[in-house]
Amino acid sequence: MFGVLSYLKPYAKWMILAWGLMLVELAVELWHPWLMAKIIDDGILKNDFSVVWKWGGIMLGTSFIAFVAGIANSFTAAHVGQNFGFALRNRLFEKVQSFSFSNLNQFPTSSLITRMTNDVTQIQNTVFMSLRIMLRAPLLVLFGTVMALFVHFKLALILVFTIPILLLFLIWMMNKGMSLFKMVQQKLDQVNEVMRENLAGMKLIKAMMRGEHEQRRFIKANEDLMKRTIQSVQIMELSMPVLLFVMNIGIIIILWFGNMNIQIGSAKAGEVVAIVNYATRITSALSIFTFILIVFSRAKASAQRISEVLTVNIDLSDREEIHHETTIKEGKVVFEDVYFQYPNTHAPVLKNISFIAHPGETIAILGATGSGKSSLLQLIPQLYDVNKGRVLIDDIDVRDMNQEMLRKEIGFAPQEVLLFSGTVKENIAFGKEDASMEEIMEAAKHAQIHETIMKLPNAYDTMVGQKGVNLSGGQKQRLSIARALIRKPKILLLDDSTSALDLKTEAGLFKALKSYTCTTFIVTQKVSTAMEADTILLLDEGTLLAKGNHECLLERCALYQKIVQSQLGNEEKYIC
Ligand SMILES: Nc1ncnc2c1ncn2[C@@H]1O[C@H](COP(=O)(O)OP(=O)(O)OP(=O)(O)O)[C@@H](O)[C@H]1O
Repeated sequence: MFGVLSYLKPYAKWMILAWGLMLVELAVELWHPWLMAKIIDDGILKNDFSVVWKWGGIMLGTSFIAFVAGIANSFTAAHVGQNFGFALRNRLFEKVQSFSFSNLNQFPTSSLITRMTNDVTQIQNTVFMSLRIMLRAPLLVLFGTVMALFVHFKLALILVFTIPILLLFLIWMMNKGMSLFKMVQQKLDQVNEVMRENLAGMKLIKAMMRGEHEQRRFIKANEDLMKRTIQSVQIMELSMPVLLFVMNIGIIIILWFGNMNIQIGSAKAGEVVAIVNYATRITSALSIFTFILIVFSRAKASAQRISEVLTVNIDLSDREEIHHETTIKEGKVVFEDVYFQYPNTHAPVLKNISFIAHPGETIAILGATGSGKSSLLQLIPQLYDVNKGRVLIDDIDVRDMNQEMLRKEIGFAPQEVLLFSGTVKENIAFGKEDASMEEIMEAAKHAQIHETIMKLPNAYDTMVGQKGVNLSGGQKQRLSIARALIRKPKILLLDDSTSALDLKTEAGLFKALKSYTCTTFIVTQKVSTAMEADTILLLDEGTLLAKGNHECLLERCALYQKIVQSQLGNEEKYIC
């Protein structure tokens, strides 16, 4: 909780101002019952209206001061709360941006979204309340009791014995509430997760008629959330009746003893009224305190969840001691005896992989599904670290390179194409922020998508994504390739990016790629694609079964022969 609250430091002056204003309000509130006693005992009971006017006027004046201080306090608290939330959300987003893939695996996407939105809002509200009422309530309980003791010591002792009983009850409730609210946030994560999966997979769900199943899944998650929320709210709601019951008994005792003391002349009517007034104010402060505890319990659970994200160890950050500021010059890629295993898994998905890709060469990575093709590709931009061996670019270990420098020179078209909401132009320019229109069009032409774009309603200014046109799988793939090409990379990584392209388009793409002086890695399951490459890496269950060009593998590798035969038949032209 305190780690998260350190983001309040820049607003320390505002917070002090807010608390100062709150203290003005509190002082007035504590003074009023005492004034009331004076008006009753020295004014009303003695028929001295000048006393009533004097102290009544002071009460009115101080009420106005408290009113102004209250408004100023609200504005200041809102300023601090909103700015704190803004800073915390930004910091969380920045941290998530620096996450490695294994870091991302630790948190479900929906949970990260809940933490960045709902959890931050919970803490933001708590900050607002802490400046507005959180400190005020306990201070009112404390100083209200002290003032009551000053007014009439013996009668106020009843309050002194009642309040600790209530406080113990409230602390018990807070402990109980904490664990329940943590569970509520987890259930909220689950509802978000089901919702996210449902929206992302809507086409599949409709095509496979799984709507009812999804509905049931959502109802279940939603029901869990409702049950936990009811449980947590119920325990907190219990506080109010208990509080009022105990305090009302206390007030009755005060009135009873007060009456006895008035009869024997050891108390005045005004003093009894003042003590009852303090008791009522303390009860209302305690009830606010209960509400604060509810908010605080939720905020504490939220702060823990946010801290988990903020304190996570980024396992792929640049090494501090070595920083080669050099950029990739040639694009030579070497794998030296590489072993790689995903975090939290038990077996390596890549074993003993060694090869050299010379600058400008095209390397095809071929293999059955799950053989480790994408995993191999992801090691080049150091999206993951190897467990054993080395990945070298221009003879430098990627772990010794500045990640930004490394990735700046790599064009990557991932297997799952992601288009951002925006225009076609913006989506291509995502690969190079300051790209000119000529560069965008050139990349699109080379990626064989220019003509398709020109047929769209607003050509390059057509919106894509939810609010724009929907592109076909192949068109999306080509946009993604254009995005990778626009930065004229030294190393180009195409992860199954040509799977939806027809042979003619693919041939056009490969021809265009020849004008780029980059080392190109193409992950594919198609022999027709692989055979165009200078070198084919044939993967089988994470091991490099064979490497060489098409002719070489055809001659030496039985598995490759089988794949060729199954995909292309016995056509003479493929066999040397
Ligand atoms: N993030 C991950 N965490 C744990 N295991 C993973 C992860 N991604 C992939 N794997 C596992 O690693 C193995 C290799 O996966 P990879 O995606 O590299 O294969 P692939 O050859 O590219 O498959 P495909 O052709 O189907 O895309 C698979 O067994 C897969 O289950």
